[in-house]
Amino acid sequence: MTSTLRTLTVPLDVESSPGGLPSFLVRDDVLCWSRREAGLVGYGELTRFNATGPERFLEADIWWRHLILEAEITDHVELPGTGPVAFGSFAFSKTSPHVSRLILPELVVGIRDGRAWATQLTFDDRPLTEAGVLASVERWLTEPEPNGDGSAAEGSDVGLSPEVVSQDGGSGHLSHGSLSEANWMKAVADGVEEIRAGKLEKLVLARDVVATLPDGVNAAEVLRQLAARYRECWTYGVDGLVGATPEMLIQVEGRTAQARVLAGTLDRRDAEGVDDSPMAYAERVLAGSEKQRHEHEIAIDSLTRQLAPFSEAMNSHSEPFILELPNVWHLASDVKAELADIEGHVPTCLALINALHPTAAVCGTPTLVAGALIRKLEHLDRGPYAGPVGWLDAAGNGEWGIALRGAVIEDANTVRLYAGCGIVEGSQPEAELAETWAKFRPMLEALGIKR
Ligand SMILES: C=C(O[C@@H]1C=C(C(=O)O)C=C[C@H]1O)C(=O)O
Repeated sequence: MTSTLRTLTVPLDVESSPGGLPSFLVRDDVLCWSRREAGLVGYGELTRFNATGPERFLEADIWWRHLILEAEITDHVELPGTGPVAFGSFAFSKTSPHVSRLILPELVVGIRDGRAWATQLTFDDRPLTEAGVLASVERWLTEPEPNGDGSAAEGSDVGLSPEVVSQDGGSGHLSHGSLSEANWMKAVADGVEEIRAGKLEKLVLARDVVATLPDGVNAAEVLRQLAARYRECWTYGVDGLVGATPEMLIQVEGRTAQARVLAGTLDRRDAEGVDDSPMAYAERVLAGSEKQRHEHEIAIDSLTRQLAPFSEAMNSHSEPFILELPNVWHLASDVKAELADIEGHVPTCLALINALHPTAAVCGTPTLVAGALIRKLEHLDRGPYAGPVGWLDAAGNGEWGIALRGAVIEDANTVRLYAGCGIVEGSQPEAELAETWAKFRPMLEALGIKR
């Protein structure tokens, strides 16, 4: 055993996995980042870095750079996500006791642009060979989990149709988390008061609900269902945190950084029975609403302002577009930046996250005022909810979403779901409560809970 990380990346035959990346989601303990048929799945855990507090991103950055500095990397594929990769999830709040983490798996399988690969990672001295990597893939896909029956792969249909997904598993039930619905609506009303009093412009308030599943939680099945149904979203799974987020905090590929900013939400169920076509309805109610546009502008401004010092050039849509998901529509904007050299280096993903998080989309504006009010009104430790979740590689590439539309698997039968809403001057507590239910829907459906 040495302390030097060694990795070998070899191509995999894509033809042998026609279901794309989701067909590798066969264990409850996988690390996952997936969109459409592409992404990364991690197996096992070689080591991890833990941190809490305001310096959590920069401490993680130092740990990662140190680890890969001496690493012996053999990479026969050379794409973003090949070579050593760490998966991570960070607490939303700098004051949270929740532990932020970067996890280095023993094996990573990746698919991108029609190419597939596997990377084996090790700290020991035995030679890494192509045959060894392929045998390791085989082992992780077929060996039973320590505490599971390993049957997740059997009979699983990764191309799940929406009808199958929406069938009711039946036995689960829900209870409220930190605040009752009435108390949460009171918190929203108090937030609106503060905005009216001129203390801040926008505030994002979240709440939690607890799902109890007597038959147990099948995390791999949850990930497969989210990936099959929320194809526009990034499905993530890191150490019990699972979900499918539509919001990209920062994606770095070489010198190019991209973000997808959302703010402004409309429940698609609200369009049932209206005369317009659903999209015309979304255009009218969402893109045509002063309140929603205002909320969106605040979110875009805060992101572009924070990204500007790291960028040589930046562009974003002049008009937001409507992002259609199975549960809701959002007002969305994509921002693209060419990263500048800072002290001779392209900024790392974690340095960018350190500057960007928390965005107005999940905290509010001004950030410090909104953050303090969230602590006062929510009565909730957000844990990893609304924090960055994603992966990074040794070349500086990475994808970090905002952990929304997700949940924390607390034990074999308990899952805590989180959802929040941007509050501005015109917000109505009841409408915001309804919006949280629309945002809980992806996870409720994946867990088989009807409401
Ligand atoms: C806070 C959440 O979502 C955020 C808030 C939105 C809004 O208020 O319109 C839209 C997308 C996200 O930026 C959540 O899903 O929990």
